[in-house]
Amino acid sequence: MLNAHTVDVVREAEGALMARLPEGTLMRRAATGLAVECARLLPSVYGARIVLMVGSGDNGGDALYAGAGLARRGAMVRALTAGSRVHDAGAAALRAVGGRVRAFTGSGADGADLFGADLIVDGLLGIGGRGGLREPHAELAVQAANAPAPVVAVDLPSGIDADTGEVAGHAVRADLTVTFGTHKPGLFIDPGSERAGRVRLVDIGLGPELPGSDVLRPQAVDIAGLLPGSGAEADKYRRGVLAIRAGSDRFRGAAVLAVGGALRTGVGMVKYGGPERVTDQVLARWPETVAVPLDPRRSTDLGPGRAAAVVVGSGRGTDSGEADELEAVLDSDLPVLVDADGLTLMSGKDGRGLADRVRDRSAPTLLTPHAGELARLLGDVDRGDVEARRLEHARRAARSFGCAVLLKGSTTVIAHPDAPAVVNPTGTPLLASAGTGDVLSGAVGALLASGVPVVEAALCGAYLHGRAARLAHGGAPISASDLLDGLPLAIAEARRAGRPGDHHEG
Ligand SMILES: NC(=O)C1=CN([C@@H]2O[C@H](COP(=O)(O)OP(=O)(O)OC[C@H]3O[C@@H](n4cnc5c(N)ncnc54)[C@H](O)[C@@H]3O)[C@@H](O)[C@H]2O)[C@@H](O)CC1
Ligand SMILES: [K+]
Repeated sequence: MLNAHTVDVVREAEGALMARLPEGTLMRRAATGLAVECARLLPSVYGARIVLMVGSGDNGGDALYAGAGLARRGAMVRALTAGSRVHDAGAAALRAVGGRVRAFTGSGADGADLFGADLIVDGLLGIGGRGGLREPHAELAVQAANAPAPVVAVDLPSGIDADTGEVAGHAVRADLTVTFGTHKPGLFIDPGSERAGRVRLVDIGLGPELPGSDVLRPQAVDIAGLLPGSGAEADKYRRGVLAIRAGSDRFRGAAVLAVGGALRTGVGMVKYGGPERVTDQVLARWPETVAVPLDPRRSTDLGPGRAAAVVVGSGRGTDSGEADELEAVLDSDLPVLVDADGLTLMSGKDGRGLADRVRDRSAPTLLTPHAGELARLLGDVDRGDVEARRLEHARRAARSFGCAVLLKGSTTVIAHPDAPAVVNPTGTPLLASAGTGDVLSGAVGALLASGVPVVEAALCGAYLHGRAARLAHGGAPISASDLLDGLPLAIAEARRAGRPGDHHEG
C-alpha cells in the first residue's frame, strides 16, 4: 500500500524531525532527491537548459537548491521568481554556481526562457499553497503548460490542494511529481492526481515520525494478498453464495452484467431473484446461476439456501415494491451492497427510513454511488461539489450512514467511518459507459460473499474492475460485457504480482 498523509500531519512530523537535526537538513535531503530525479529526465545534465519556477516559500527553496546542484554539474539554470519574497539562501546557492535568479514579469524574455527549456521545475507552491493560484503564479503555470519541455513538480503540482486534490482555477500540469517524506492525498485523487503525472517519493527520514495513514492506495501485490484462495478445502458454500437482486423488465441487462461480474470474480454460487423474463435471460447467459423468478414487489424472501452476501439495486426500479425489497434485504444480518436504484430509494424526502435502517445495521453495508447519487444521498451538495472534493464527500457519507461508501468516478474513493480512506489507482475513462457499474456491484458482491471484509472487498473489486477495462481489449474502447472477459485477466495479473520476485507496480 502507498501511504498518504495530510498537511497538518506532515508539518507535525517534520517539526519533530527537524528538532533533532541540524538546520536545513530536510531541505537538503529533499533538494538532493529532486535533483536526482530531474537528472534522470535529461539526456545530459551538462549543458541542459533548466528553468525553475520559484515561489516565495520553502517549496521554492527546494527548487533553488536542486537547481544549484544541477548547475554544479554543468546545467544552465534560470530561476523565475513569483511572489513577494524568495528563499534567500537557496537563491544565493544557485547564484554562487553561476545560476541566474530574476523576478518573472511575463516579458518576452521570460516566455523565451520557458519555451526554450529542456526541463521546467515547478517550485511555486508546496504544502503551503492555499486556494487557486494567484498571479503571477497562474500565468507561469499557463506558460509552462504551453512549453514543450517536461515539467517536474516539487512536492506537488502548484495549484492542487494537497489534502483533497481539489483544483480551484489554474494548476501546474506535471509529467513527474517528486514528493517528500510521504505522499499527499491530493496526489492520489482527481482532479489533482491527473495533474501530478508519475509520482516519485523521496525519503527524507520522516517515516518514524508519521502516524498511520490518512489515505491508502493499493498496488497489485496488495490485491493479490486479498483475493480469496482456491484451496483444496474450498467448497461452493465456503467460497460463498451471493444473492443478487438487480435488473427489472425495463433493465434486464443490469441483472446479466451483475451476475456475470460475480461469476467472473469467483464465487461459490449466484442466486438470482427477479422477474421471469429477466430470470430467463440470466439463465440463457449464465446457466450456472440458480435463478428464481419472483416479483420483487411481493417476494422479500431471499430464497432457499444460505446466502453469504446480497447485492441489491442495479436497474431494479424505484417503486414502493422495490423499496419493500430493499427494506427486507437491509433487515437481514448479511453483508449488503446497495447500488443505483437502491441508492435512489434511500435518497430524498421519501427515503421511508431506509437510511436509518442502514445506520442501524450490525452487518457490513456498502453503498456504491457515483457523484450524482452521492450528492442526492447527502442532500446538501451538487454533483460538481462531489467531483471537486471526492474524498471529503465520500468520508462524510460514510460517517453519516455509518457504513462503507465506494464513490465511483475518475478516482474511485472508498471511505469507512473507522478506517483510513482508500483510493483506487486503476480508474480509466474506458469505464465511463453504461453497465460498467453493474459489473462492479457483482464483482464486489462476490468478494463479500467469499468473506473478504467490506473495505477490502470494495478496493479489490474496484482495482480489478479498472484493470479489466484495460486488459479486455488492450486499451481500446470496451463495453460493459467486455469487462467480463477482462476480469479473469485482471485476477491472473494480480496473482502474478503476488508471487515472490514477480512484483508489478499497480
Ligand atoms: N517543512 C519541512 O520540513 C520541509 C519542507 N519542504 C518544502 O517546503 C514546502 C512547504 O513550504 P512552505 O510552508 O514555505 O510553503 P510553500 O512554499 O508551499 O508556499 C507558501 C507560500 O506561498 C504563498 N501562497 C499560498 N497560496 C498561494 C496561492 N494560491 N497563490 C500564490 N501564492 C500562494 C504563501 O503566501 C507563501 O508565501 C513543502 O511543500 C516542501 O516542498 C521540504 O524542503 C522538506 C522539508
Ligand atoms: K510545486
